[in-house]
Amino acid sequence: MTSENVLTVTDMSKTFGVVRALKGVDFQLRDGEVHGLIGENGSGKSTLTSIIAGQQNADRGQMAFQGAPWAPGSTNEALEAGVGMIVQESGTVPGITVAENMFLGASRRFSRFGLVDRKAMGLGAAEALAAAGIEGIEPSAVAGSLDFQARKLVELARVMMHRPKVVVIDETTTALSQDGRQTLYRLVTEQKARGAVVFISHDLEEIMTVCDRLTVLRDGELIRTFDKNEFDEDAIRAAMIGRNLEGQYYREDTAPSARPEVVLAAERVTVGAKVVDVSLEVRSGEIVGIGGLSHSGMHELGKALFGAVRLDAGTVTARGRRITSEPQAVRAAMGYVSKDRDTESLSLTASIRDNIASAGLRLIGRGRAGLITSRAERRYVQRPMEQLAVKATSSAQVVGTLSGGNKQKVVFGKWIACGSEILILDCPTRGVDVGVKQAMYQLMADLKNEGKAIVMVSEEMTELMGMCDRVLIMKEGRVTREFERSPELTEMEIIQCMI
Ligand SMILES: Nc1ncnc2c1ncn2[C@@H]1O[C@H](COP(=O)(O)OP(=O)(O)OP(=O)(O)O)[C@@H](O)[C@H]1O
Repeated sequence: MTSENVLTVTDMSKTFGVVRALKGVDFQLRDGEVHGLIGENGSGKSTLTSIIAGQQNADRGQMAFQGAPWAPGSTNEALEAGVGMIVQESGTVPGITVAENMFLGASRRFSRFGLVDRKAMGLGAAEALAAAGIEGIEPSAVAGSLDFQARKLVELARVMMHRPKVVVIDETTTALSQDGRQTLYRLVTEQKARGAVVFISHDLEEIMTVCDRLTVLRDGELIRTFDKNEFDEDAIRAAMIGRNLEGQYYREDTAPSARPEVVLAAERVTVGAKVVDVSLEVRSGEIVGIGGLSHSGMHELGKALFGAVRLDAGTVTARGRRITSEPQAVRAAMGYVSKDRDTESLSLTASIRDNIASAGLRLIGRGRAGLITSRAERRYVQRPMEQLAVKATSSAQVVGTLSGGNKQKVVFGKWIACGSEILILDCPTRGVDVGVKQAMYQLMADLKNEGKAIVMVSEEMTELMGMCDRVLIMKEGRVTREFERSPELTEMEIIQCMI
């Protein structure tokens, strides 16, 4: 590895209203390295990298890329010049095809007599996908019809196609399942040979394995950069949160437990070829985990349980009611956290307060005219915001301007606040930092103890093992295995029956 800097950031600051997202950050990226960025939700990681990749401008500071001043005007301009970014949320445009997404802003390349040669564009996209080792995605498919993982892979292929010198990967691993992760790691290794990678993750173990150096941000300040030989979990964690994390991470009890009453039942549920003939029962006070590879059908099963997709066969019953639509699910006191939070779980242009209150309008105290008073609404929203430590200027902040992890807290808070009896959580801890993860697990354990039922769909084997009474494994649309909670259960045992 050469130690030459390929990109430098000097004295960078960025403010949003009263929020100082970056405070005088100096950052150096060396050629040939994978440089990790870690820090609590809202510590400034995405702000720093989005400025590097041309998505927005800094208020103050300079950058240099390959020895020349660097001030890209847009992400496309940055990508053309050699700096690409995979964003934390969906980075594809839903209404157009995979091929059009891949050549967004570059369709001129396929222009013949003023028309776009779609066939050539499709071939170009297929080639780029194949070069990135990504299989099973049709260039002609509309991006919005693909699942979250497939859209992330399209984004990866799009960036890699430009053979950039620097690639920023913002909290992408948790959007991918085991198979997608292998593709990501392979591309990171290839990129390292060609240039450098900035790798954002909340998973300390992952970041310590993947990265050569690691920088910790806290409250917009660069706290410390660790060389590989200085990597030490406790020291990194202490730099991140300014204190040591204490207490239990997952549930403390090691045996399965639940109350006798079945509150959610799926009977022979089929959704196309994605979910095939699945039956399951969830009891009061039980956490049931669902694991599998990305195309196993686990995400669709979560949606089916919440009435969010039409069933081709079978029934879902929650607390004695048949569930065939989302409003029915909500009336049966169900809540659903989607993996794709930006499009399915949140209203990005509305405030935190409106988002959290939206599921609980019937519970909020009303004034004399029968209208919800803003005081009652504020009180209703305050509790989950505090419980989950949502980092925001106030509950009036627009959700679209929150950091990724804080958006996730808002979705979780919305369903907790309205007293959901049954929660369907699809990757609930995606993008949240370790401290908040611990708080979410504690909340889940408390909800279980209060007799609520939880279904947790997750790509993280450790959280499935750590939190669930039972874990069901799905493969090709069917539940193929069930594991009971046990301290002897190993990650390998579960993964082996997924593939
Ligand atoms: N467009 C914006 N308007 C207002 N505030 C913003 C905007 N973008 C970011 N912020 C604020 O800047 C701070 C830093 O956010 P940033 O997204 O950089 O954090 P992060 O470290 O990437 O967090 P996460 O791990 O949750 O993704 C947060 O307090 C966030 O709410």
